[in-house]
Amino acid sequence: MARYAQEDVTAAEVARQKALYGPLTQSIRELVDAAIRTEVDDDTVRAAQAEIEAVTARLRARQLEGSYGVRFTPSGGSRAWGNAVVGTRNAVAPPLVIHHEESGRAWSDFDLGAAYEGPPGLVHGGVAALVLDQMLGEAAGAGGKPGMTGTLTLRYRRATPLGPLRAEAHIDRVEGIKTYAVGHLADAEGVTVEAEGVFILPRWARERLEESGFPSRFE
Ligand SMILES: CCCCCCCC/C=C\CCCCCCCC(=O)SCCNC(=O)CCNC(=O)[C@H](O)C(C)(C)COP(=O)(O)OP(=O)(O)OC[C@H]1O[C@@H](n2cnc3c(N)ncnc32)[C@H](O)[C@@H]1OP(=O)(O)O
Repeated sequence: MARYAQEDVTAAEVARQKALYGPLTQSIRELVDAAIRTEVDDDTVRAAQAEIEAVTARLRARQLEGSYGVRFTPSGGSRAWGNAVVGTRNAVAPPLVIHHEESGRAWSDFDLGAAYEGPPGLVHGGVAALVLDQMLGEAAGAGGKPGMTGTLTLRYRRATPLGPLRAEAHIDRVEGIKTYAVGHLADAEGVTVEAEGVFILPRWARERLEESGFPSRFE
């Protein structure tokens, strides 16, 4: 089963893989968008399907047994390349490039296209929750106290349009193993969704991190 794993990999190898898989993932994102919006004729759709299935079979020739997991590198970074929000190798992820400050502030500028639609032309409420869960979680982690989402509360103040968006989060307060974070999603006109959440370092992680220290840098 995929887990948190320590991986013996050089920074150059991480960079090589990022240069290889990043563009592959971006091509798949474009495929998803093209499939939603294409208006070509039926035969072209069927031919495209056959080509896509052939490509999928090629990639499946050698696979991981489960999901990607989170891999820590010797330099103290971590790779969450399968992550649904930030994963370098996950075409479902928009992806968000999240910037962190040690104070526990995190922010990201990103673009959500047709694949993230809920109401017409608007971001799906669950996608807004997905993004804000990650943002608040990363703010908690950047402040040195990572955790699993215990409770996440959202207030959808007004509809979020598809297109360029910004998400921000920061730590509100820390109470022992619980970090309370707040944040929002915004378009050019201002805040659309507000969020607050509590992130709790699970018991198993408390024991493990006490021994090894926690890597907060992402590669
Ligand atoms: C995490 C490991 C760190 C490794 C490194 C990470 C690298 C990346 C770093 C950074 C980026 C992170 C980005 C992530 C963003 C996305 C996050 C997600 O989507 S997470 C998936 C969705 N969430 C779940 O699936 C949780 C499922 N629930 C649980 O696992 C447990 O219930 C959990 C962890 C919440 C608590 O587990 P317990 O084993 O520690 O439980 P007990 O000891 O009973 O509780 C501890 C304290 O927490 C309180 N507590 C528990 N749940 C609470 C809640 N919902 N609200 C408030 N307090 C709660 C309890 O009352 C207790 O408090 P008292 O010590 O008595 O004061």
